[in-house]
Amino acid sequence: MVLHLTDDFKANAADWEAAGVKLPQYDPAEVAAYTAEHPYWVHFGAGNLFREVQALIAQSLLNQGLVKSGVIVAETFDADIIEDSFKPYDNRGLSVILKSDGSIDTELVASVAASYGVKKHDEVWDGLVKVFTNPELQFVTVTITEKGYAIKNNDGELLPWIKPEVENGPDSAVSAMGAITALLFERFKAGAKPIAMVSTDNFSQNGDRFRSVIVEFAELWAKKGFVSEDFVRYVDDPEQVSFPLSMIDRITPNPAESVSKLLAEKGFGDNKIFHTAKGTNVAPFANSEETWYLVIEDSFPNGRPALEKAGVFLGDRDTVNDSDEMKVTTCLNPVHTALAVTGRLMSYDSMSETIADPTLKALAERLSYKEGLPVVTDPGIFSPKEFAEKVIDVRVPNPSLPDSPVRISTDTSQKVPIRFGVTIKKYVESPDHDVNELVAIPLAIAAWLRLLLGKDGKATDDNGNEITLSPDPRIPELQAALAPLTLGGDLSKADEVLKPILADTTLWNVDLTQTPLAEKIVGYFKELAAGTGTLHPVLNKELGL
Ligand SMILES: NC(=O)c1ccc[n+]([C@@H]2O[C@H](COP(=O)([O-])OP(=O)(O)OC[C@H]3O[C@@H](n4cnc5c(N)ncnc54)[C@H](O)[C@@H]3O)[C@@H](O)[C@H]2O)c1
Ligand SMILES: O=P(O)(O)OC[C@@H](O)[C@@H](O)[C@H](O)[C@H](O)CO
Repeated sequence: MVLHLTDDFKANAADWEAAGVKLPQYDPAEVAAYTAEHPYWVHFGAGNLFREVQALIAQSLLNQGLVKSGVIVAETFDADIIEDSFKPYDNRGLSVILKSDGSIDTELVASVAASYGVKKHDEVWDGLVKVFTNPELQFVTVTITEKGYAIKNNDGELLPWIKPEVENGPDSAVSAMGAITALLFERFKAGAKPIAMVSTDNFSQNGDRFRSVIVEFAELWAKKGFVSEDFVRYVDDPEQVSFPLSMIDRITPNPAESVSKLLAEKGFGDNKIFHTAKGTNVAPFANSEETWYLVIEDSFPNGRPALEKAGVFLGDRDTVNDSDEMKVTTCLNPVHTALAVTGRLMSYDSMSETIADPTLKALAERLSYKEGLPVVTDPGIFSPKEFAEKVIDVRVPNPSLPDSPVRISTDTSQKVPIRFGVTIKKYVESPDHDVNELVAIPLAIAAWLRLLLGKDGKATDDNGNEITLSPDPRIPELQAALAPLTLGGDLSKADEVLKPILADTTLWNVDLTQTPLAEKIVGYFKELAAGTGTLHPVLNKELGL
């Protein structure tokens, strides 16, 4: 028998259980009906992480009878995600957890009570307005990638798709930041009930940045007379609209063909992977690892369910900030980025291959243990050392996890300020640490710059083969800046060409040319760019292998 997500799973529970799938302990139709009148949670960004963290937390709360409503998901950037992978499956999904011992856990997730793909202000938008004007709505979570929060370019000008929204007011807003500000305006007009807006994207002080962008949007509209100053005060008042900090962690690769095949073999019919026109890879299933953490600053002015009973850590601001800095700037994401850029140079297909390479593993170990850990604050709820060891010894090497350097090196330019810049800044500012001690971080930066050599988004790997770089909004600009330098060509101008890039504080958080790192990076870059087959010798030499 072929199993489908839209099945009456209670009626054929035996078949689902025979396939080893854990089932919801509630009635999804009842939950959807109740949620329509009593929404408490909206999530923006219907990507893969949502299915493996937020939707599972919502399911756990429902299973335990702690709530009667489900989570509502909204998508502003890529409404096709909703049309392709939510609507046809009654918003249900299959969570596939690929454990490092090779075993697999599957769970049918039916906690998404409604889904909204926003394209314009039509009936879909009206549906979201109804949710946002409901006084019972307690909080919003967001996973829209780092670039989803940008409203201005590096020169401080409004982005081309944001400008018309600023000019035309809340009724025209469909970008993530514009739409969220407009929905908060609807809530304000409907009685200004409180709400928590929780960014669960991977960057330091995510809540603070989220607040500043929403407040800026509100101010821009206030200047043009679309909204009142009272609205600006509402979004800027943490007692009314809070923007808690958070740390989220679960390595969740794009849905993999291998997993789709495996599900088909197990008799699961809904295993199609969609590659949307906007480049999101989604499916009615998601694949992830066993380990996960969600830590949120406990600041929910309209209340919250017992999230801690579904595995969420709630803490004070410092605990959350320290947890996030530990993960995003030291123990996980910098290691990921260093392995991904060097892994792309080696054309490794999977992340487990990168860390199986002793040279790349040594780079990861030095980066995490020797360079990151000494400047990280212990959050108290995890041991940074144990966290780092688990990343390097268990999580990245997990051979079952179909994660790739291609995914992780997406948007590297948006990530390096956080993944490397924060640690660099700490070394620069600390009287107890010497920035000259850094080797792995400048090596990873030099490797990334070497990877970018090429044009039109193409590059050459360390074996001499042409590769297509992962999408990144700054690739055209960076490749153009690097154009005078070619792999194996004349590198005498490397210093002059790299200097403006290394001085760019939007990339590194600090002006690297004011530190000894610039010279180090230029030196490593020249060795790496001298030809093909350089990555291992250069890394081995610098890492003392
Ligand atoms: N996947 C993971 O392992 C993981 C783990 C921890 C945190 N995160 C965080 O979650 C984010 C999303 O990860 P994912 O696995 O869901 O990715 P995904 O590729 O599956 O989905 C990306 C989501 O972001 C939205 N998006 C992309 N660009 C946008 C833009 N410019 N404006 C607004 N929305 C935009 C997409 O529409 C989609 O909803 C990551 O960028 C990261 O910050 C991911
Ligand atoms: O999700 P991104 O694009 O910010 O970064 C890619 C990965 O490093 C990231 O998704 C990790 O898998 C994640 O941070 C693990 O919790």
